[in-house]
Amino acid sequence: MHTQETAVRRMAELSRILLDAQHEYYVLGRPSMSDKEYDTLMDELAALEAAHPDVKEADSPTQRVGSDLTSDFPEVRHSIPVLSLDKAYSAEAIVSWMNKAGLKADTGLSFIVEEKIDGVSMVLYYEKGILVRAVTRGNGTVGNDVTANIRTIAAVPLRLSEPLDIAVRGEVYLPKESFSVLNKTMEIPYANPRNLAAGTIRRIKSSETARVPLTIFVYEAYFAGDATLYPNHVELLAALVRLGFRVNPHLGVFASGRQEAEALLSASGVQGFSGAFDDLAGYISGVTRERGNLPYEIDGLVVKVNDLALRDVFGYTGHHPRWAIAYKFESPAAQTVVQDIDVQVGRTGRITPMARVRSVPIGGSVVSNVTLHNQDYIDLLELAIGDTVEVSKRGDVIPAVERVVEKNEEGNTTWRIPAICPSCGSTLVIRGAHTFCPNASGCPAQVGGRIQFFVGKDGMDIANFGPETVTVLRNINALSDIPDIYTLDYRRVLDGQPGFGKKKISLIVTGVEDSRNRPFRVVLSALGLPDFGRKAVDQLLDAGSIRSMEQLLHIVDTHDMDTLTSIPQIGEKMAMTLIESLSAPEMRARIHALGEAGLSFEEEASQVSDVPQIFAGQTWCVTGSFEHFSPREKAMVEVKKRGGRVTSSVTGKTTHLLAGGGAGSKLSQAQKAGARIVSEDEFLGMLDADAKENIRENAGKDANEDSEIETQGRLF
Ligand SMILES: NC(=O)c1ccc[n+]([C@@H]2O[C@H](COP(=O)([O-])OP(=O)(O)OC[C@H]3O[C@@H](n4cnc5c(N)ncnc54)[C@H](O)[C@@H]3O)[C@@H](O)[C@H]2O)c1
Ligand SMILES: [Zn+2]
Repeated sequence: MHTQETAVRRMAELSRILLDAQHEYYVLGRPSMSDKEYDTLMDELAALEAAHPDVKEADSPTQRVGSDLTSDFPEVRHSIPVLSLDKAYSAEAIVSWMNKAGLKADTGLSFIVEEKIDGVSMVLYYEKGILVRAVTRGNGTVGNDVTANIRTIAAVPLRLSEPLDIAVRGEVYLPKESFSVLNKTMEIPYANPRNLAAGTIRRIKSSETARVPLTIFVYEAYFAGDATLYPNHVELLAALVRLGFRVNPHLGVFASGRQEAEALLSASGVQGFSGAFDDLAGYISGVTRERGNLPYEIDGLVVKVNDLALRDVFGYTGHHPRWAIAYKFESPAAQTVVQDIDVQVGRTGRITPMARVRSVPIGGSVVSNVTLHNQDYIDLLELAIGDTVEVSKRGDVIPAVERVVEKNEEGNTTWRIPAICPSCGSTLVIRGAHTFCPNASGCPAQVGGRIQFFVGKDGMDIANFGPETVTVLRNINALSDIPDIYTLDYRRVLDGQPGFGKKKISLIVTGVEDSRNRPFRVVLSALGLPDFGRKAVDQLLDAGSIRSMEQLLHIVDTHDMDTLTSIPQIGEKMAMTLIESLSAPEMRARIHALGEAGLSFEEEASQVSDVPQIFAGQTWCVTGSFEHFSPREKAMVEVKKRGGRVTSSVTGKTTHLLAGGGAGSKLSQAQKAGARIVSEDEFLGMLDADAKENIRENAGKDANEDSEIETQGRLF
């Protein structure tokens, strides 16, 4: 038992630790303790406060939602309290909460079950239908104004379909796939998508936020003046969809009978699962089981009273509404010991430090290797061999070392990447945040990795040419680079190799022969160019301005950044990486040899669009705002589909300027450059009749949105 004095001291200490932890978790996205530890300390504080109610501070962390406030952004008062959620850790606890809630309400009650998106809480304020402010949860009363950053999120409507005054709550998150891709490029990678999203929202430069493909699901709204506009949550969600918001379609509605629940759903027009109360436990276990397959992370489910008028009857605490409860999944994390750290040499020469940990089951699989990304990440963790660490694996995201729990006792200091390549002995070099082996052509690990990638599933997918075949061929010095695959006499070199019978060898030969017919885009992605995996190669070729290896290499040799960056999704950095990697002499030699081997270096006709190429040879620039093309990228797509090039600025090469409302300096530049100025109506006339119909139909509600945005400084 604590004396009053030690209790007061401990309570003050706990408050300070918890407030620091909140800053690290909510603001920096780099937690210093696990959620479990945080919750344990919070429970300890709550217990002390219960035992010493007279010294309990009114502003104790137990009484408020965790603060995400930072001095980097202005503070704004919320017009509604922005709270956290009460928590339960089992389906039984949820059912018993529902039963208790049922007692408080005598009418036929219904409940909503939503996914609890593991992202960053955000409130969007609209005035007369225009987004005026995006504010973090803050301490529930006051939040940080992060409007400029939130505006960069495509899924956040800047103007609603109706001129309403409304506050909308949602969760900003980063899809798992985007996280995996993006985190590789981070100077200091983050342990999970939530942390990366939290860090991104608080970037000082919005242009940096814009580079992260954040998105949002909204789930609550408060209409100024009229709180009884909608009878229940499903109707409210339906209204949010109509207004232009992104609402999570994974929704469950539960009522005393299944028909009743179904009726609620169908009246609203919202999609979802409907069930009787008895179906709830099954629903919860189903979602829990399947959550790894979702494209985003959820850390639980939220059960809410459906009837909006009833919510006021239930009321609120300073921390959470009494009409909702979160079912929190157990977070898939475990502690283990780092037994060793070594490095992998990738096919691009990039060095990735790997922690070899004592095998431990986490989230349904056994983890024994964990990536440590780069030296900065290791430095941030201050990680040494022998340390006890917490490893997490949320969703199907790769396992991550979250932090060091206990330092080793052997006196090992923070681990450092070695100075030389373990595969070839070259002195390693540092480029940006990563370390590389510079010996691209001679490093066995790089050559082997490149060949493995080329023949593998993400490359040419050559049947019967697995990693062992590559290893054997490398060991007998038969395979020194990719093109050898197409010149080798397999029957001769593999003859007598253990495990390679006549049948197997002839299957390899057939596999190699078949692969000669792979489409150009497969060949290009099999080369393993940095940043250009299958998806990026598709984007590169789908734009239509590049149809062959010859065209691509010409662009590379002339450093034609304009053509590359005018392709949607391809930014300056990617364009530069592409030019650099395709300029390397050994890459060129490889490409040349593959051409000699007869691989396909041209897009097939069937992959080229059948839209008449009426803009072929022309260079367009698009400026201003449009009635039928909003955002104006839609107009750019139409130009490209028809063979035209699109550039972001007017140059001597510009042949056409598509000028919409509010066109500025580009207009006079284009006139000077002698480019033809095309109005929106003229442009529509140029597009063929079918396409025009489509565009007119789809223009829909966001038609006039851009004029507003343009005047707010989004001109080029
Ligand atoms: N490790 C640390 O240092 C540290 C620090 C602070 C907080 N935490 C963790 O965070 C927890 C408390 O955090 P919290 O209050 O931000 O979040 P919470 O996990 O208690 O959940 C409440 C939040 O869920 C979100 N949410 C997602 N989908 C929703 C939906 N459909 N409907 C309603 N809300 C939805 C909302 O933003 C809401 O504010 C702690 O228990 C702890 O696990 C950890
Ligand atoms: Zn090397």
